[in-house]
Amino acid sequence: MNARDPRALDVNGLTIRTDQGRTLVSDLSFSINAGSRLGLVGESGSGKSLTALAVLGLLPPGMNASGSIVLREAPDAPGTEVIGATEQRLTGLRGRAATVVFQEPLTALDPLMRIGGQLAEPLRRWRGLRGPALRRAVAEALEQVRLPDPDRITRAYPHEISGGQRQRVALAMALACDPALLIADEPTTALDVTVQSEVLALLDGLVAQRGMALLFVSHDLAVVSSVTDHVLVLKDGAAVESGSVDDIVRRPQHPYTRDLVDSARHLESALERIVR
Ligand SMILES: Nc1ncnc2c1ncn2[C@@H]1O[C@H](COP(=O)(O)OP(=O)(O)OP(=O)(O)O)[C@@H](O)[C@H]1O
Repeated sequence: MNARDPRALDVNGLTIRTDQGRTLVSDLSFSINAGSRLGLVGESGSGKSLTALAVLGLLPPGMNASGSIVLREAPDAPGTEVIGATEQRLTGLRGRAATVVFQEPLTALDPLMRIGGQLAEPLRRWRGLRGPALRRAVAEALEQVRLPDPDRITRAYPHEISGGQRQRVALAMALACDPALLIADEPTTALDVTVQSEVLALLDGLVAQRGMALLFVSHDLAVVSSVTDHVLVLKDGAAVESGSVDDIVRRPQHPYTRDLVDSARHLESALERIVR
């Protein structure tokens, strides 16, 4: 029997370097409890995506991670160290312990395969479903992300549905294995503003309903604040500040965080002007 540990993710002293010795992420530490939500925020190039990829053991070739990243499928499951894990071990972890939704859902979808077939894949692999039970689970997965006309979507190819619908399909695929941790890397940045808020509300509701941990990556503090309860601010690959959303937004300590807060406010007031 393992001791219960509430942390779905524990990152300690994470450092990411290129093979040429350039440090891209430096000595980063954070943890996310089961059912909690952390926003990773910073401007372009601050190291958010690399951090997210490192958590899944998906760093691009030519980069290596040091420090420690421990994923835990459930509070009473043993933690697994990602850094240095074999590809076989990582394949077992991805999906169940953590999954990811990227900015561009086309990266997650096969252009030559119908949506239904793609969605069936994780359900078959992780939940062992076949035949009518599998078809039912595909329809339920689409209903859960509130896609209208699931019959049409099941038969469609990715290019035949809208960007917002593709992102909902990508979310359904990520959730199919019932992960302990969902990583969302700029999941709504490519969508227009109305669709963006619909997908954010959907993500928010599904994470709450399933008690999942969420690591939400974005350059936009306004978006991060709408779905997370804690924020870690990254600059040039290092943490500059962390705290509750309330503290970060109302009482930012670091000048860089203040700039992020200001630009989020500018964005909000600009949007309000456009809506009026
Ligand atoms: N494959 C790569 N090879 C070399 N350097 C890279 C690679 N990917 C990212 N970098 C560098 O690592 C740093 C962090 O990149 P990262 O993509 O994590 O930033 P980010 O905060 O997610 O920004 P964005 O929102 O623009 O994706 C940047 O300086 C970037 O140029």
